[in-house]
Amino acid sequence: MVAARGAALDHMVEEGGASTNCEEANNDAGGPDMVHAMLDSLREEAAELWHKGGGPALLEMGQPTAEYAHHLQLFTHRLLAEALQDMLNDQTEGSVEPTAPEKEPPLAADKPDPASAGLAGVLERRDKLSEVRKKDSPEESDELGQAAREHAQHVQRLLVESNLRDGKPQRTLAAASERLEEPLSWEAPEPRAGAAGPPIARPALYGNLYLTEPPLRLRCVADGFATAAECREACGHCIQGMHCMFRRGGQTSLAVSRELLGRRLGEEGCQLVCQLVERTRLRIIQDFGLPQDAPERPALFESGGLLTRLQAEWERDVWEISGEEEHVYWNAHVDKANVASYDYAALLYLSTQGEHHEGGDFAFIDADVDCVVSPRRGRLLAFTAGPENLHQVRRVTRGTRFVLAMWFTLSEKHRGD
Ligand SMILES: O=C(O)CCC(=O)C(=O)O
Ligand SMILES: [Fe+2]
Repeated sequence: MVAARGAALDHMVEEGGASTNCEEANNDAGGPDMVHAMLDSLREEAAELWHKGGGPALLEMGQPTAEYAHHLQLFTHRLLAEALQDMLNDQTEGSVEPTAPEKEPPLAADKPDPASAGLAGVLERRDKLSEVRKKDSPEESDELGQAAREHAQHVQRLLVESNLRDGKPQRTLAAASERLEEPLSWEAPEPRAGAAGPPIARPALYGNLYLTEPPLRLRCVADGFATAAECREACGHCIQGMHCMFRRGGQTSLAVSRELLGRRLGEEGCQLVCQLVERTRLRIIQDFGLPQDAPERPALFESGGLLTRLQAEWERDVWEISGEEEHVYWNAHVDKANVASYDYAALLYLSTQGEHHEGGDFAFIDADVDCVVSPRRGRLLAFTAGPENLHQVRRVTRGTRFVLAMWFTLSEKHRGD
């Protein structure tokens, strides 16, 4: 619909262009020339915003692709439509005639615009964001749950303190420049604090949670899991959906929920992401030796997901949540220490290191060595989410990195939407 509105706008300009043969009309204040100039400048602004939002991630070997042209056009049309809507609103302001109810709310209806919605509202929402309780956090009154959570966090801290060291040997298991012919799969080592340290006891699950344990603690990497076109499409949808979203230190994350994706990415984008999540769920069942999946008795449940964009450069504007230092994206962590029901983590890389960005390696921080997997478009990395897989994303030093991060649980009670 937005594309259609944008196309209508373009058409309007074409029509205006046809009448520019008439000199007088051309010189009229507010005439076609002015409309042209205004639209050109809006288009330029849109192209710049899109570029800054990660547009080059839709290039292939530096060359524009069909998805590049398509998504840039969608984004431009949306901005034009919103600008036009703003102008109409300005014109009708103060009019006694009530304006017709909107048949289609603007795409950005849920996104406060600092200029029009008031800076105070944006700042208030921004402050509230930091108060959101983590998924699955035990209630204050749940003493057993609180103790289990504290223990899981303690184990995480212990591992970080002992295993995150400068000058440690590093092994690259999957480089960005190499396409793996065959999937790689290997067992995660027992978690240890330091190369010579004793094995760490597994953290207790939250007292009231569930008792299932993954049968195999593996790490798996497969290339070509998603096609290049699917990845470029997903990046294009991300740029659109992440426009005017809060970000923290170069990181913008959009939660994978059908409701939110539908609103932010549109139906097509939502369907694409849901297909990729389901494809990943089935792959984990297969690779991690889970029992057979059936509609009436699924072997594994979706539990959460994030579309994440990491940028080397970003504006320090009102959309920035100037987080406390401890919340930087390159912190080493254990996924399960933060959300106890996560049993498996999977990362589908949508862009390629060396081509779309520099830095941004993924590393397993083992006791004696860091094992690196570099992002490559279409590459899936999956692993169990416990302390056997302390990991880290390294800082992105140039460009924009996109990833679809997904988590799955064996506990039906904790399935997502
Ligand atoms: O983006 C990545 O490579 C990893 C992200 C991650 O570890 C997380 O979101 O928990
Ligand atoms: Fe993680």
